[in-house]
Amino acid sequence: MKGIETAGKIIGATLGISYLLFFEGNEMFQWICFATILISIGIPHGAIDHLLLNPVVGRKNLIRFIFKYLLIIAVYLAIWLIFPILALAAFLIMSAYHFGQSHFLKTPLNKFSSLTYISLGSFILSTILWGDFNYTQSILANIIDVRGLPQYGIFVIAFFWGLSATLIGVNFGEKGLILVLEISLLGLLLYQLPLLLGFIIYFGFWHSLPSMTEEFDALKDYLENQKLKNFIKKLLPFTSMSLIGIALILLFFHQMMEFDQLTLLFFILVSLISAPHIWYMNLFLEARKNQY
Ligand SMILES: CC1=C(/C=C/C(C)=C/C=C/C(C)=C/C=O)C(C)(C)CCC1
Repeated sequence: MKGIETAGKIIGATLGISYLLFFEGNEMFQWICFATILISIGIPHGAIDHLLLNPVVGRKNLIRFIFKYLLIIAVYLAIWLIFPILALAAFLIMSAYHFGQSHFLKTPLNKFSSLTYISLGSFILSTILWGDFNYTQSILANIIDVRGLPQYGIFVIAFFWGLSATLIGVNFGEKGLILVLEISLLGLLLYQLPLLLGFIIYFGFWHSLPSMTEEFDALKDYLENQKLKNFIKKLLPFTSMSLIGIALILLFFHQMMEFDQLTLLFFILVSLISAPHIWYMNLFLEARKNQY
């Protein structure tokens, strides 16, 4: 499984570097990468949350699970509609935690784990968002005015880099140097890339693929022969429902909204399915941590 993760990271880095060297400004390149990675890895990695804690979930438990999942989505949607800035802040914080957490799947932290996740996730998110601040700002303009923030980017990034490097050092000592080097190079790359390309390369190859290999590992004993095929089969129902749901909603609004507004709507939809996913994934990963 480690091989797949490494291969994914090499593909991600190659796509990013190829963009900078040969495809700078090419919208087609960005959209093809975005759609392919989102459909093949991004959305599927969250499509078997119902099996993570209970791989042979029965009908009754599945219904209960779906009810809880939809309840979290409904409450969070209400927060987006009534307090959009609060909802955005919550989305950024929980995403930072969730992204940070996926860097320590095989090497659990013993000290300050939540702070390390949030710090590392904030470092990654800030390189993505500040790396293409004009675009970030135009998307967020629909809910908040962030025009005064560009000059703070470098301090925020440096702060979270320093904090993350320190916390990695506290946990792993010299052995943490490789990870610090990896996140530093990754941060540099993400900072150079356009917003959506940087986001999807990170999301696909540093977050979703490692999470998915962990999910496969947890389920493989329940997958009988042709494990990979059966695993993909399990990913399909909720992946297709999410993709079709997102596509229909964007299609419905596409004539009433500007492109930036549609992009924001896309991320709000992603946040709605992410909120319960982050919750269940955290329960799954914390339970697994004790096995290492
Ligand atoms: C890129 C981007 C944003 C942040 C997106 C985030 C934070 C996504 C998180 C996704 C998760 C956590 C998926 C779950 O697996 C904003 C600020 C909304 C708008 C500008 C573009």
